[in-house]
Amino acid sequence: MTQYSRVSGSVGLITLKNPPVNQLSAVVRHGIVDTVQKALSDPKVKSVVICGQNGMFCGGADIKEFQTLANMRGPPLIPMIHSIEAADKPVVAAIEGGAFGGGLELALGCHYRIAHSKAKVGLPEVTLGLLPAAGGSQRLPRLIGVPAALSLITTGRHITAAEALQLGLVDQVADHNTVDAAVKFALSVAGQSLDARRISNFQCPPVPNMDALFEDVMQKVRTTARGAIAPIACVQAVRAAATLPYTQGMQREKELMATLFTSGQARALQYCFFAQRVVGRWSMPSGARWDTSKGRPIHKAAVIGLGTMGRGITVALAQTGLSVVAVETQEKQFMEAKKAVSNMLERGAKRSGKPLAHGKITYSQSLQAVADVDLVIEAVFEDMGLKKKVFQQLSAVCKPGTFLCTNTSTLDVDELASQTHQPELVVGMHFFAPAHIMKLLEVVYGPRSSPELVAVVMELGKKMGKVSVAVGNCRGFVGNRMLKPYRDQAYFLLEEGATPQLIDQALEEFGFAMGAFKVSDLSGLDVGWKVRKEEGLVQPGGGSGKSARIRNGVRYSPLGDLMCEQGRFGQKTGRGWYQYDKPGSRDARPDPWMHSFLEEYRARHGLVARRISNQEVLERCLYAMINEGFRVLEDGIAAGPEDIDIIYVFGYGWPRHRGGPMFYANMVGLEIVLERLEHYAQANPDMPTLQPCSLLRKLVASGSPPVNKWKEVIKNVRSQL
Ligand SMILES: CC(C)(COP(=O)(O)OP(=O)(O)OC[C@H]1O[C@@H](n2cnc3c(N)ncnc32)[C@H](O)[C@@H]1OP(=O)(O)O)[C@@H](O)C(=O)NCCC(=O)NCCSC(=O)/C=C/CCCCCCCCCCCCC(=O)O
Repeated sequence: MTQYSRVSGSVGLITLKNPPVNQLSAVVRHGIVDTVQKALSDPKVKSVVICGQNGMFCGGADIKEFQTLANMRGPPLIPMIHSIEAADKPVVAAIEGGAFGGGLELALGCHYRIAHSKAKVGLPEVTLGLLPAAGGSQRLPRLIGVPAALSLITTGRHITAAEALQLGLVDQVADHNTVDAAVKFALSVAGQSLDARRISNFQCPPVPNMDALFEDVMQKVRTTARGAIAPIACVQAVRAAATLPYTQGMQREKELMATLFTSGQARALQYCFFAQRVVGRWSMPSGARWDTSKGRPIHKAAVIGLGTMGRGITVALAQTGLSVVAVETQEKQFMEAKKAVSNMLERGAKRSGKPLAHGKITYSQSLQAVADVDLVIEAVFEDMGLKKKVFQQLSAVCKPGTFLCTNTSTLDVDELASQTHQPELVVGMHFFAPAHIMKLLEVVYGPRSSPELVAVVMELGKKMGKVSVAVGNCRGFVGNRMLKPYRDQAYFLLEEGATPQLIDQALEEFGFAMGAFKVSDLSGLDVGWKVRKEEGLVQPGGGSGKSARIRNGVRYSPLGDLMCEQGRFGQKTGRGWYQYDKPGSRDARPDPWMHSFLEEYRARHGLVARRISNQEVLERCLYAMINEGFRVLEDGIAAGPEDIDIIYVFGYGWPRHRGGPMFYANMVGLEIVLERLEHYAQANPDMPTLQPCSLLRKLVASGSPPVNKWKEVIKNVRSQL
């Protein structure tokens, strides 16, 4: 909807009204076309202001309309914006809240832009697998220059009004009522010539060494895009702006958009946009939900244990403005942590331009210091015995009603809850390292966890800038549980003839930030080794005979254990699945030692190496992971496929342009995933993780519905269990 009125005698005021973000749905575009026409034909109107209701200018095109071309009805954006630019009365955009994508393109078609000091602007189309194809890729470089436009368009980042003013993207910044300021401004420019205000008439400001600049940017974009096509199209579109007349540039923008618009990557990225919002609307198997469960305010929090994770969590909490009590009982670690936290806060303040959060932290070496806090996050070493002791102490020390959270990546949250007087006030908070940077937070509830606590922790996660996903309690929760079969398959493929670099290359070409073996070197092989030893899986020397590669009747690869026995713990020791210049170095190089190690291993176990294709790597690793994802859904550990996908995109380096593992399965075709799993399960009867999950079979039998319809099938499956 669009509302029109005449204000201050001669200003036509057009207000976009389309909650929640005044997105440019067909009805809004109709409204703009009609009201602009009305204002231009009214002789009493000398100038026009366009604004949005509820403190938001415009969130851009309606992304929901992009699902199919058939949805794209109503007046198209490009001619609508052209007619505004061509108007013979000045049109001023009054930007409150934000102007994004098509919203900013609309503002760029106006002759002047006035933004509120708290407003943000940006062209985030690239994050949706698109480019700013309503003239944005052609107008922005003409207005602010090629380098700045490339930076905004290829990253999609939102910038502040102050930065926009500095770039010349907006003409004025208002501290108070932006619409009033815009109306005043519109009155002042009424009747003035508009020749110099129509951006499409501008030449791009000249850039020295333009070819070199574009080559350089293209190179960088190709490296960071990890296979995403939209950033590359964005560079090509800006290049057209820099080298072609406007009309030809627009034609190029259109052609490039046509290649993106119906692509699988655009589908995947737009799915991620909505999935991220779906996971915020959490629910628990008990029926408790985000909209019916109320949290309570947290004023003071505590972190127990100031190792790597505890330090990051302390920083993340302090940056939200909370008072934090940071506790570490070991003297040496205590002193080191204080310094490290202070450095991290300083770096954070520099990065964000926000004030330092130092004063908000008090340090203590005694657990008694947490007696009056509202919420505790325990982050001691990943050891059940130790954590149990801490929880018993916390239960005795803390005031009644204190929320107790454990930062754990695999341990049983219910077992820890049972150590306390109020088990309903215990949840897991699975942070990812570095905890003050990584966006993902798994919030792990048990059958007794109170919805109030889940609401509190989900909200706290949001304040810390995390994407929080509520999940049930099981070994490894969602992320690490699904990672296990993926890693296992990578090990089995090594035994069968692959190399770490072959497997990693296939996964990186798929789009992962790092392959399975590089990740293992980064996080340290000794971490998993310790867990496997505790579980009684490790046999010194890898064991011998038939039992060496079987545990509890299931295929097991002792390769990781053998590596650890040789002191090859990964980056920290300078040797792992790869070799490094020195301990701590990150530059992974293939190690010829690995070749003889694997040959010897295969010979010892009577294995004959065969050629492994990239396709087999992807199918075995990814489908095993996806199959576990179906089990996670069947068990009710994740509320829906969106939760799994967001966990993988934000926590595990899954390429966003492939939408997450469950979305990817749907893109490949569930019947194909099922058929390939059946094939591999038949060839490897000792790998039960390859046996297709019954939910996958049910979905295929139900005609492979789209991801957003899976919940209905899942509900049926769960009710039959
Ligand atoms: C920053 C925000 C705007 C606000 O953030 P916040 O306050 O935190 O709120 P959210 O929770 O994010 O959102 C609130 C709800 O609003 C929904 N929402 C938000 N934005 C949109 C939107 N743009 N469309 C629809 N819905 C939107 C959101 O889902 C929430 O809903 P719910 O509560 O969960 O139900 C933040 O929301 C944000 O960042 N939004 C996205 C901004 C953005 O990315 N904008 C760009 C959109 S794309 C665009 O504008 C493109 C323009 C160019 C179009 C050119 C068209 C040409 C078509 C050519 C086709 C060629 C094909 C040829 C083929 C052939 O011919 O063969």
